[in-house]
Amino acid sequence: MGILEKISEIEKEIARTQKNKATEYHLGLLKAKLAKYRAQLLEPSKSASSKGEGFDVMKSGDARVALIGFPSVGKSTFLSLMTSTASEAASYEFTTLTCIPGVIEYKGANIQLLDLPGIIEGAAQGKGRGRQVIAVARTADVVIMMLDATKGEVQRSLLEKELESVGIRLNKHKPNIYFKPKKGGGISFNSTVTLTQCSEKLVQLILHEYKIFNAEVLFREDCSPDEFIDVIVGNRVYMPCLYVYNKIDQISMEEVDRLARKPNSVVISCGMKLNLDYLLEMLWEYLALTCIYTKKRGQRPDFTDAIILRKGASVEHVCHRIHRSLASQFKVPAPSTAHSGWA
Ligand SMILES: Nc1nc2c(ncn2[C@@H]2O[C@H](COP(=O)(O)OP(=O)(O)OP(=O)(O)O)[C@@H](O)[C@H]2O)c(=O)[nH]1
Ligand SMILES: [K+]
Ligand SMILES: [Mg+2]
Repeated sequence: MGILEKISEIEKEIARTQKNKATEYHLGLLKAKLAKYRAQLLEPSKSASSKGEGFDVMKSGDARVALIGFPSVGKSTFLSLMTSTASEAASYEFTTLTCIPGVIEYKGANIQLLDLPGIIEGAAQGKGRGRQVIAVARTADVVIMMLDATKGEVQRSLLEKELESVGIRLNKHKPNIYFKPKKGGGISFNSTVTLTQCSEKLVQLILHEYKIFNAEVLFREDCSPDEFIDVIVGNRVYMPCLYVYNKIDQISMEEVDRLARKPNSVVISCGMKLNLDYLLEMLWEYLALTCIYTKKRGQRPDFTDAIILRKGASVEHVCHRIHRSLASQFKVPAPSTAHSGWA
């Protein structure tokens, strides 16, 4: 039996045990056991069996959004509000121990929303269930970083650091640098713009550090050394992130106003259901999904049934979604990029 199963067994037993003088000892023992298993699950090392347990959620729908945040900021409360899935919420930390998926239906799209355990400083090194949480975050199309509006900004920078350290880049685009390792010929360096942060010399030094002695490098953008390193190392993920400050019912209007003005930020209260519509609008924008409505000749389009596409999708993608063989029946090949109005 896995740890999660053991936990759920004990929780069930506690629930069905009547609370009275006679069961006091038994309940106490169950609670102690429960605490022990929970601690084991949140412990990094030994319990190898709990490695990915509870995190293997299938991707489904048109896009995936992961809820990342410290414990007890309101992630589960949010999931239960926005989807038909109920995720347990409580005032103690690490209420949520696994990945819990729900679906937001918006503009005809199904957006998979993932509730996750809280993460804490050191998550990337495996503290709490940090590693598993971060692994799920990597698979998302957008991260919602949920923050407690009553706590300081430090939580935001700590979380950013955790995600940074495992190669997740938030609200940044992939550096526009062409980089191709070669078999020989040394390092050829070029740039199409004036560089203020990197030079040919620095690029060479960095490449040597990575034991690369033959490569073609072309900067098409004034990138920093860190950005160049990201390109060499590869496997970085560039992801939009929406900072969501929850529990604004607990702070002053001035404070709400200050937080709301921060870039990429939305203020909400799950408790009082404040500003949730606006958050959905923002989320939609960050997901950059497009609805395409099909219509029959001479008829009005059916606005209840959209084809949902990602930014940059081509006409061929649309055809494929209607029928697999449609694109090949075109007299002229379908244009490879979509009409500019789509993307
Ligand atoms: N005042 C206030 N409390 C809230 C709000 N949203 C959630 N809470 C409370 O915050 C506590 C934690 O909520 P959860 O949803 O369990 O938080 P979580 O982020 O899922 O926590 P973990 O699963 O432990 O990481 C609960 O007691 C909620 O009732 C809000 O908008 N305002
Ligand atoms: K909690
Ligand atoms: Mg939770």
